[in-house]
Amino acid sequence: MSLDKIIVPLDVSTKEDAIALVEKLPQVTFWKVGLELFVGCGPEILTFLKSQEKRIFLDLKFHDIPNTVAGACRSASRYGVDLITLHATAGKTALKAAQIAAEAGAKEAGYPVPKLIAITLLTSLNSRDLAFDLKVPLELPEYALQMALLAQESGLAGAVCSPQEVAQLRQTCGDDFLLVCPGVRPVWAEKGDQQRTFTPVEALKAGANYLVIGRPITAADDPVKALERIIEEISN
Ligand SMILES: O=C(O)c1cc(=O)[nH]c(=O)n1[C@@H]1O[C@H](COP(=O)(O)O)[C@@H](O)[C@H]1O
Repeated sequence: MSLDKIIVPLDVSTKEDAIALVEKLPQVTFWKVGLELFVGCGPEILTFLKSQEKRIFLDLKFHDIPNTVAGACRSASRYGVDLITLHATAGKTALKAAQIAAEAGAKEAGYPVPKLIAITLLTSLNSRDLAFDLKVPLELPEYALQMALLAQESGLAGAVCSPQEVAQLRQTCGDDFLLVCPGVRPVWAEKGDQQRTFTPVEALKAGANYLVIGRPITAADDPVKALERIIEEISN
C-alpha cells in the first residue's frame, strides 16, 4: 500500500508537538525521529511511538570514530527501532563495528536487529558544494554510488540517497539493498533547503523503498489533505 512507503519526520522540538502531529495523522505508520526531537526530549518519544505500534526511523546520523559509532548503534538498537542512520564517511571500520554492535544491542534488549542505513551525500548539497566546498574530485552521482557501495561492503542493510541517484544505486546494489530517499517534493511544494529533489512518483519509479517527506505534509495548511494528495499521486 502506498502509505507504507512514506516516512514522515517528526521535525519538532517537544514531545507534545510530536504527539500532536502523530495524532493529527493517524494513518501514518512510519515516523522519523531526528536530531531536533531526540535532543529536545530524549527517548521518551520512542516509547510513545512504540505504544502506538508505529515503526520508527531513528535518524541521528552518527559520525565518529569506530568505537563511538558502535557504542551509539548498540544503545540505539536497545530501543527497538526499525532504522538507524550513520554517515558512510565514518569509514569501513566504523560501519562494520556499527553493524556488529547493533546486532548485540538488539539481542540484549530482545528486539529484532534494526536496519543500519548509511548517508551517502546529504540531499541539501549540490555538485558545486561537493566539488568546491568539500573538495571531492568525483562527480556527484559517482560519489553517492561509492558511498552506497562502501555501506554494502561493510554489511549494512541500505543507504539514504537523493531520489536523483536512486536508480543508479538500485541497479548496482541490487534489489535487496534498502534505499531510503529524502529530498522528495511534489510539484506543488516548496523545495526549501533541499537541492536534489524528485517528485514522489518519480522517486518511487526510480527504485526507492521508502520516501521521507516532511514539510510538504507537516508545514502544509492542512497536513491531512497534503498527505492524501501525495497518496493519490503515487497510487495513480
Ligand atoms: O537522513 C535523513 O533522513 C536525511 C538525509 C538527507 O540527505 N536529507 C534529508 O533531508 N534527510 C532528512 O529528511 C527529512 C526531510 O524533510 P523535508 O525536507 O521537510 O521533507 C529531514 O528530517 C532531514 O533530516
